[in-house]
Amino acid sequence: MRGNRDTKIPPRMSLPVAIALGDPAGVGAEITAKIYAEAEARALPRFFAVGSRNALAAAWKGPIETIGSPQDALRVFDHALPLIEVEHSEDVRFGEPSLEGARCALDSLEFATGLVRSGAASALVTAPVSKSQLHAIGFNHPGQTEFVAERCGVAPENIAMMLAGPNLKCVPVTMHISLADVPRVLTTDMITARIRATARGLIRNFGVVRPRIAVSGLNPHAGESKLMGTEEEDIILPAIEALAGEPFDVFGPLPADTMFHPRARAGYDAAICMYHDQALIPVKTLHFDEGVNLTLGLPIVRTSPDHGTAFDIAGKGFARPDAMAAALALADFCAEQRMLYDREEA
Ligand SMILES: NC(=O)C1=CN([C@@H]2O[C@H](COP(=O)(O)OP(=O)(O)OC[C@H]3O[C@@H](n4cnc5c(N)ncnc54)[C@H](O)[C@@H]3O)[C@@H](O)[C@H]2O)C=CC1
Ligand SMILES: NCC(=O)COP(=O)(O)O
Repeated sequence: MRGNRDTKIPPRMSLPVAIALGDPAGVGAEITAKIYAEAEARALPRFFAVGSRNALAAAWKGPIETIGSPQDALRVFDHALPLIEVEHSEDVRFGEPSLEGARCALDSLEFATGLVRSGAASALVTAPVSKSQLHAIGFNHPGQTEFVAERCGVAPENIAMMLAGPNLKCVPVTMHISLADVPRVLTTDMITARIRATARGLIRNFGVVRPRIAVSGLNPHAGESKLMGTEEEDIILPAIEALAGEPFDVFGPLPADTMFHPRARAGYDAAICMYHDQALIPVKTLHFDEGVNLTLGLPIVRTSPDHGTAFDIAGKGFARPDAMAAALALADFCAEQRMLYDREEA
């Protein structure tokens, strides 16, 4: 990381992190319990869970203590996993999602988001939810990212969904839409807004002084002088040119097939990609077990493990907790960086 403000690391956050447990039939409860059990060994910050007691108790036989407020988590954490319970009366069947489970996941997300927004918790970590199950109960956001943004009063065009691993950070411009819709939906304004949100996010959350941002093309060979598509010259290049003079360096459009190898990655702090898989395939290929999904542009810190509900392995005991641990550690790191940054700006 370039230009890290590592000179004045503040004392550890005195507030716990809130973890929304996600879909009760998925791996959220299991990986949360595992990082609780390994918190000391992994030097993780204190946290509390928000969600289904049934799911947590089914996933883990260790101590769980229901708490009434986030502050209690600091006292409880040393002897039990602190939990703010969300109503969920059905028996949990891992791997078999239900509408009641989806309602519990949504209530947990809503409640945890509210606690962080109120200042009672330092950051929000969200365990995976099933988008199709949420949609079946009337959830009309593409994902948790847009839901949290709405609850924070931020327009979806001003946020960025960053997938971050130790050696690569990527942001897709379009997110959860059909690939067939991407060329129709992409606009110059959308690209400039995502680049700005990314640059500001790198400065505020990671302490990068002057971010370097690489922008991908959409088409093979970045269009090859319009031979293989015109979006690069008509939509992407104007966005890059419009950002000249801003406090970051931005370049492209680059052919997406040659911008992720190690020497190319050394030239930028984050890559802006045109669609979901263009951004997520390189990050998950390099960092599946430690990748973090971080929402930039919010007044709060929100992270999530990069993986989904993993219904195929939920309840079997072998879900890896590493990405959840990375999400918690990054949330804590970003909360500290923001505190420093905001103090310097004041
Ligand atoms: N942040 C979120 O809430 C996300 C939610 N999803 C949701 O998850 C559901 C399933 O999505 P998939 O595409 O199947 O992706 P997935 O990440 O759940 O599973 C893909 C593969 O990775 C494995 N895997 C995932 N997490 C693992 C872990 N912690 N340890 C070991 N192996 C693990 C799974 O067993 C599976 O073989 C969908 O409903 C989707 O909407 C997907 C991505 C992110
Ligand atoms: N593929 C990433 C993803 O699904 C993240 O979704 P969400 O965090 O917005 O729910």
